[in-house]
Amino acid sequence: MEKEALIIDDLHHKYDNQKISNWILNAINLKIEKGQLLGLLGPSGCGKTTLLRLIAGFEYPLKGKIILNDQEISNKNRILTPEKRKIGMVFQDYALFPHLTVLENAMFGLKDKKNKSRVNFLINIVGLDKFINRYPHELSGGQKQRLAIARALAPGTNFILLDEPFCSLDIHVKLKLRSELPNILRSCNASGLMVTHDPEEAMSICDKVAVMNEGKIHQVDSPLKLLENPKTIFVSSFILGNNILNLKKKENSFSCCIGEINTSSLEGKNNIKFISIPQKFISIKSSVDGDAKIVSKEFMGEYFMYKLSLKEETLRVRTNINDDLNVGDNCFLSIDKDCFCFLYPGAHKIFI
Ligand SMILES: Nc1ncnc2c1ncn2[C@@H]1O[C@H](COP(=O)(O)OP(=O)(O)OP(=O)(O)O)[C@@H](O)[C@H]1O
Repeated sequence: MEKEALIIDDLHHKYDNQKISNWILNAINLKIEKGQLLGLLGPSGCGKTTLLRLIAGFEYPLKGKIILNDQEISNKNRILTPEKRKIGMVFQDYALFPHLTVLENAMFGLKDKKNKSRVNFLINIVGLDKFINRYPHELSGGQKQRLAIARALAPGTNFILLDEPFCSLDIHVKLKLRSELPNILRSCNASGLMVTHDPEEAMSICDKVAVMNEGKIHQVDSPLKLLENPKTIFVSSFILGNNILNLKKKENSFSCCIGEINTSSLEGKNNIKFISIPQKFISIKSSVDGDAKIVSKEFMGEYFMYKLSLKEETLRVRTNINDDLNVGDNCFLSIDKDCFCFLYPGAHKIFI
């Protein structure tokens, strides 16, 4: 028996009516270990929902295969229809049956309606045991989503797909429910794949995160490894919000718009083109002579986030709330000492 719940192998997809030659999904390879939650993270239109639809069986790949619990369920010859896949689905709009009670909704997918023990177990786990006779319109948003999760797992399913499950919830409910999700899955030995476009959401609860853009997977790693080694410029900017700046080689040193980059670890490397600097490692000093200009400013509660222009490049910098500058102000920027940056291509981590 494999340790993986789901294996996606060289998956390619294009919609039939698609005139452009580009693949919507291009050579996707993914593995989800049993008991793990994988976050599928990427911007709008990158192909997340399409991949979910292929796993669920609503679409079939033009090339490649999908294996669930050691059984090949999809390839270009189709194989299994959605209802035979034993995959639970959780959507952002809950998709509950309005005319059924909590208990009836949770029991919906059960073949043997007499075998209520797993349903009762799940209703307890998601905290709805006091509400079994209520109808969906009598539940809060968070309770509805808890019910949708219980219903997805009730028929003995040990793999669920979650499509932006916390999107419609207010921030407090969202934070509570998302911290509960890994425990709910663990308590029923289930694995899952959760689609999100929110890096914080994926990084905070998933065992691993797959970062996707334009139909391709850029990196699959634990949240910590993504932070420590973002392998592509896209991962560095989209996931971590780092500043990506042009890098020029001058004899034996490198420089970007902020100044010289002091590193000896890259001697002999000529192909490095970009530096990725975390927002928090750039300092701002207000000065009328400054070569950088503040373009916009956002108050983020614990810090200010500034967008700045400097020598035709745009940067994002966060400062503590005592450094209160205004849009239009000039300033100097510097890279903090003892910080780390990444150089691309190659994802070289350097300490400054
Ligand atoms: N039925 C379809 N026919 C043709 N093209 C489609 C179809 N569904 C999606 N697409 C296209 O496929 C690409 C990927 O769409 P998909 O819905 O998978 O993206 P997504 O990452 O889930 O985006 P979002 O986060 O906005 O939901 C998009 O360019 C979209 O326009």
